[in-house]
Amino acid sequence: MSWIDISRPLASGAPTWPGDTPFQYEVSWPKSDSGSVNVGKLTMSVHTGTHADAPFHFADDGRKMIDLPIDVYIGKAKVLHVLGKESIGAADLSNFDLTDVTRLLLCTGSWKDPQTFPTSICYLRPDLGPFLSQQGIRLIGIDTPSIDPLDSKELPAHHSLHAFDIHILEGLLLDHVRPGDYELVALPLPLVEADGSPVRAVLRSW
Ligand SMILES: N[C@@H](CC(=O)c1ccccc1NC=O)C(=O)O
Ligand SMILES: [Zn+2]
Ligand SMILES: [Zn+2]
Repeated sequence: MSWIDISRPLASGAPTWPGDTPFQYEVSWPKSDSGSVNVGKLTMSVHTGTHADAPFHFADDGRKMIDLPIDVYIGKAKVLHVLGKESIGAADLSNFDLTDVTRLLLCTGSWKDPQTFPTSICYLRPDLGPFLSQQGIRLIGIDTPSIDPLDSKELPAHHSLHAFDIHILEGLLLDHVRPGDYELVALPLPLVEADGSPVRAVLRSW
């Protein structure tokens, strides 16, 4: 199989933002009761695991998940490894050739233990909005639960990218992916009211 899964598994105990809704799947209507089928029920935060943010997450008048274009989440993407940094800004990416890159996935390696929510992560600096937009980038993906510091209330990176209409994927798994060019598929669900959505994110060599 040529597709590489870069999605975090969703199961009981999946790491969530402190205080946020725990992930739960249950068979709410078992075959023994319905007579024909098991029927499951999901309870989760849309910011658990590998997910897309909608602007409504950080702006009350922002677009919801269903309002976002789907073409952004499918197509050629470049994976970069930018390891060992406290944060990543324009200066950290200036040595990479981003010609013709519209989707950029950053492996920071800073979410060390996939079983637990991290206490500190590599975050993005807000000068990336104008810089990435200048390069023609429409989607940024990262292997951490947020592109901003975990204790940030202002969410400067979210707002900066949003100002340049750059879409956000978070919680990717990229440790097992070599840097290079890939085809990405990471479609959000058509959630009409939601501020985000889980995605199944996969890559194959370009
Ligand atoms: N900005 C993060 C999520 C986030 O900040 C968050 C998610 C769930 C519950 C609380 C959150 N932030 C609290 O300050 C994200 O984009 O996924
Ligand atoms: Zn999110
Ligand atoms: Zn986010």
